[in-house]
Amino acid sequence: MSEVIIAARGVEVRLGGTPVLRDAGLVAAAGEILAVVGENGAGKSTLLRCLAGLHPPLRGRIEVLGGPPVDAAAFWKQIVLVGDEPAWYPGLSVEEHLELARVVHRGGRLTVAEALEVFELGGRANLSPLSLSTGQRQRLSLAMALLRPSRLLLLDEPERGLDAAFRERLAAILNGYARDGGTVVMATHDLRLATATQARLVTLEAAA
Ligand SMILES: Nc1ncnc2c1ncn2[C@@H]1O[C@H](COP(=O)(O)OP(=O)(O)OP(=O)(O)O)[C@@H](O)[C@H]1O
Repeated sequence: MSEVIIAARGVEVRLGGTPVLRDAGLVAAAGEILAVVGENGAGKSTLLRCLAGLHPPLRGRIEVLGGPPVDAAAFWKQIVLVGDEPAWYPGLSVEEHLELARVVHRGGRLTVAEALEVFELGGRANLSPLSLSTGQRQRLSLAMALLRPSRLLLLDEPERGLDAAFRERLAAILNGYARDGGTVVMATHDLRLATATQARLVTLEAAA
């Protein structure tokens, strides 16, 4: 049996007094891809934030990489969360953002040149991220996430803004990450992406 990377059960979250997650849970092993699905407001993003240690649940038990998730440097060395668009550094180009990620995270799964090629950003390398289209910026966010070493990817609607061809490429990229032993948990509305990655589905239902 592969190493258990996430074990979460009985997770309960209330936001502003309203129940958002009730008895939610999932288990993910090394090398697995999970797709968290459910209607708008079902609590997918909230569950990802709980797994990332950014939101402590009211009840329930969450273990990530053998311990409770904590918003701390050692934890973030192994885990990447791609959610809302990050704040881009003023004055730095696409290529420089990738270089920064590589330097800060010491080494990486991809070189900057490989990341530019895989994420089809070569022709945009010298532009500011703010000059990119929505889908190109999402590709840069994903490139920065996949370039650095990690054991767990938490992706909130990674398909956001991506065209159909790049969604296929993303499936191949995530399959490669999982083949290398990484674990992916993605909240998604794209069942084709879930199918193409042979993801195990975890369905959330709105708690309220
Ligand atoms: N600060 C808050 N106060 C009250 N309710 C909140 C707050 N933040 C989020 N919620 C509610 O929590 C619920 C879950 O939100 P969440 O973003 O986790 O859903 P989701 O499944 O990711 O939705 P989507 O598919 O639209 O991205 C929503 O009904 C939302 O309105």
